[in-house]
Amino acid sequence: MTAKLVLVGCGHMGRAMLSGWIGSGRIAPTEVVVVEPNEDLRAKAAALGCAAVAGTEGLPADIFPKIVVIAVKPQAIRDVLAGYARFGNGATTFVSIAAGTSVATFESILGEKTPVIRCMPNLPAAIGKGMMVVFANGHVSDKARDFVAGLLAASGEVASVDDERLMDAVTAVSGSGPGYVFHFIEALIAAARTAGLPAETAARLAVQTVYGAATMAATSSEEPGVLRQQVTSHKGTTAAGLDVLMGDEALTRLITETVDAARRRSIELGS
Ligand SMILES: NC(=O)C1=CN([C@@H]2O[C@H](COP(=O)(O)OP(=O)(O)OC[C@H]3O[C@@H](n4cnc5c(N)ncnc54)[C@H](OP(=O)(O)O)[C@@H]3O)[C@@H](O)[C@H]2O)C=CC1
Ligand SMILES: O=C(O)[C@@H]1CCC=N1
Repeated sequence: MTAKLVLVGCGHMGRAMLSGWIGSGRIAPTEVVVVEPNEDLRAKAAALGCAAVAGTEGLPADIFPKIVVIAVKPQAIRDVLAGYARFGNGATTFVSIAAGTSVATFESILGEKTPVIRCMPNLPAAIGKGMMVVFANGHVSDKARDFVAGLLAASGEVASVDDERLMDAVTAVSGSGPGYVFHFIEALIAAARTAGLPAETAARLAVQTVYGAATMAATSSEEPGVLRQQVTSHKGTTAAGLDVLMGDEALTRLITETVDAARRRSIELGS
């Protein structure tokens, strides 16, 4: 069978990436088979033009995929992987987006010569603005690495790390990061409401402010700290606000604790 890619799990992140791959034309939907127990999610995969089956028993007996992407929860990985062991130790490259789960776990279940790429994406991959960070084991061929890098580039920016242990920090920063930013937006909306703005205006101001500032930080040649200073008039309103956020390094300490908690959870999920 000619399927190039099997996507295992088509939930939030799996579907976000799948739509990017197909939308960019980097892979044809007819080259993808999705394995997903949830009927509604299978229907969404089918709407993209992919074959969708409920479990491994639905895969064609003669299928020999180039790539198997594992996009299930870390807690389910060990059980799920057993069903794909027949593709291990061979020409199929496994790509895992699961938090915490190490290459060694994949090798122990699929065979120690199995090509494995860990990738930590983030949710903005759904709109082509993701941050994907990869770590590959020594069995991944240059050809497979290039093919996967091309697929991932459809979802946003791609970076790599040489030390797998850094994937826990990556997960805590860019993998979980959109969650922190969404909460910051929620908090800014709540504060805007407290300051008297109507709900719709509060939401519009908060979202556009974060969007505009993030776009400026991404495109400006200036460091974020310099941009911050450009907003901050001497003895003005921003200075008054930043005294609260930056006093005693309040926000830096909170974000450092936040990232550390997520990093420690990533380590736990992998053990
Ligand atoms: N959400 C995010 O922003 C990010 C998530 N990740 C990683 O992506 C992975 C998936 O997370 P997320 O998409 O949020 O989770 P979801 O729960 O949304 O998606 C996982 C999907 O896998 C399905 N599934 C369960 N068992 C199997 C199986 N045996 N075969 C095929 N599919 C199965 C689940 O179905 P059911 O619900 O019926 O069990 C579910 O639809 C996780 O490992 C997470 O660490 C990484 C970066 C960011
Ligand atoms: O919350 C999680 O565990 C996953 C991994 C990174 C983002 N979501």
